[in-house]
Amino acid sequence: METISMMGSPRNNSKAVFLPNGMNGFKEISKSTIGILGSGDFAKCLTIRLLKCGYHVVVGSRNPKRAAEFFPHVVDVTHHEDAVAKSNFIFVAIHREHYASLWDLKHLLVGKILVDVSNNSRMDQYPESNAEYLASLFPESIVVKGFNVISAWAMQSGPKDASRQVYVCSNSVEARHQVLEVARQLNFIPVDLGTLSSAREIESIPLHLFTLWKGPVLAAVSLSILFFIYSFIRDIIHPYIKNQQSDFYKIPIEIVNKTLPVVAISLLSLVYLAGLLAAAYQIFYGTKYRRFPHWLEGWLQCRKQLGLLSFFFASVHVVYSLCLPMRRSERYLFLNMAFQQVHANIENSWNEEEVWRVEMYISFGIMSLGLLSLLAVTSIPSVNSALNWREFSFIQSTLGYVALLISTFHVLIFGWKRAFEVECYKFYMPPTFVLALVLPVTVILGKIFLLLPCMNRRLRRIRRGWENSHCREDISGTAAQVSPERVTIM
Ligand SMILES: NC(=O)C1=CN([C@@H]2O[C@H](COP(=O)(O)OP(=O)(O)OC[C@H]3O[C@@H](n4cnc5c(N)ncnc54)[C@H](OP(=O)(O)O)[C@@H]3O)[C@@H](O)[C@H]2O)C=CC1
Ligand SMILES: [Cu+2]
Repeated sequence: METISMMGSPRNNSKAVFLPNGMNGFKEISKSTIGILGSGDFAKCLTIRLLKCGYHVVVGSRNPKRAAEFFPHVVDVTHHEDAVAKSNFIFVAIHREHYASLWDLKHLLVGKILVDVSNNSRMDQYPESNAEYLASLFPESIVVKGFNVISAWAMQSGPKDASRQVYVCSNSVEARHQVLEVARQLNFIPVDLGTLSSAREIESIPLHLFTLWKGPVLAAVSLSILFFIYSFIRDIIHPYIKNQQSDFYKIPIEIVNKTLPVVAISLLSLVYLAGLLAAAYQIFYGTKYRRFPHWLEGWLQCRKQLGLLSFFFASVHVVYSLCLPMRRSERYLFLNMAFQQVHANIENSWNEEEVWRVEMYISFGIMSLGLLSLLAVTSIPSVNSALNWREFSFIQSTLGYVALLISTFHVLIFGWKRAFEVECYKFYMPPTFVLALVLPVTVILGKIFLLLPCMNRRLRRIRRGWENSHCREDISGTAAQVSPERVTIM
């Protein structure tokens, strides 16, 4: 079966034999023939998948002779009328703009299932969804929306290494179930989205471009720029102006490596700050049946992305830190220091306090990276689904806070000595690590506040719906609201 290749494989090259793979269970469709209108990329790839899964396929084309060249020989490539007559289950694999050209087939399509797989090139391109448009053209057929989120490539390569969910909707429950079953047989994960009014939503899915990533990426980029400029001014420009000391060599590694952990810890704090704000909101209004403001809802929904970005920044910080001793500047500084020590006749420069500080600093750094990796791994859907709700919440919430606490110690230990060095400019430009601690310390204090017995009890009552449940009227769709209890970075 693996010899079947797609996208322009000429008919004669296809020596594969297509055998029904002994499918159990769903007899109705596996025995019948599936029709496909159109012979483009999607039609070809869909045909291959259907054949691999044991279906018989008939393809309808305006020019069957030419189209047949591109399909395996077992496929019946014929005229539209013929294809429609041979099948009760038809994929419409042509673009919406050409739907009207199927008008002549109207009488042949009565009572048949038409699966609309089409996509648009931009959001809100047409007043109604493509599926609803198709249904309006053929009111006596049963239109089902589905498979549009699967690219031709994913259809061909199989769901192993591509996205697996197929969203399906239709006004006919029966037809919907048949399409769900075909999706299942093709090894996809069907998701039933109800009536045809969901078609618009399904059609918008492939048009999203990193929707949930925009905010977190913007936050990460802004924080990076902010902290980079700050460290640059403070650690390079200021000494240069004040003492004519040229430290510009620090820009590529030291300043970057100062920015990375600050951004990582700030992003991790933002993950948990959203949950805290949601809790504060609920406590303030005394109910969970009240919608969060839009900005908070958006923030809650992109916590996984914030967490993953934090993990990314922390990992890059680790690589940078490991490479610090490789620098030439480091070697010169080391040699100079050794020389000065010899010059000053100091035999042993061991500083117990310094030693402990750095040992602790590195240890906390490794621990926080370990915990962040754990949070990132458990956010992978396949790992995530192997955990029950309590395990998931323990890792994402409890261990997440532990990770934040340990990273805070890591940053604090790194800078605590400098915190006591008093120089006048340090009052109006505190060291970068002090700014790095603003968000995590706020979050940790906020969490401690919520853990106070009186607050904790109040929040629990609210979340169980015991308090002010008369406010239920103003929820309208609270189910869609992200539970702030689910403090996740997945
Ligand atoms: N390609 C992809 O990755 C995906 C595509 N889709 C959807 O699948 C549908 C087909 O896409 P794709 O295969 O890529 O498109 P193609 O342009 O490759 O193929 C479209 C097919 O439609 C038929 N066609 C073209 N013009 C007309 C017309 N005027 N009247 C009737 N039939 C016509 C042609 O078949 P013939 O000449 O044999 O009649 C043509 O092969 C689209 O709605 C698309 O949005 C959905 C998900 C992914
Ligand atoms: Cu560090």
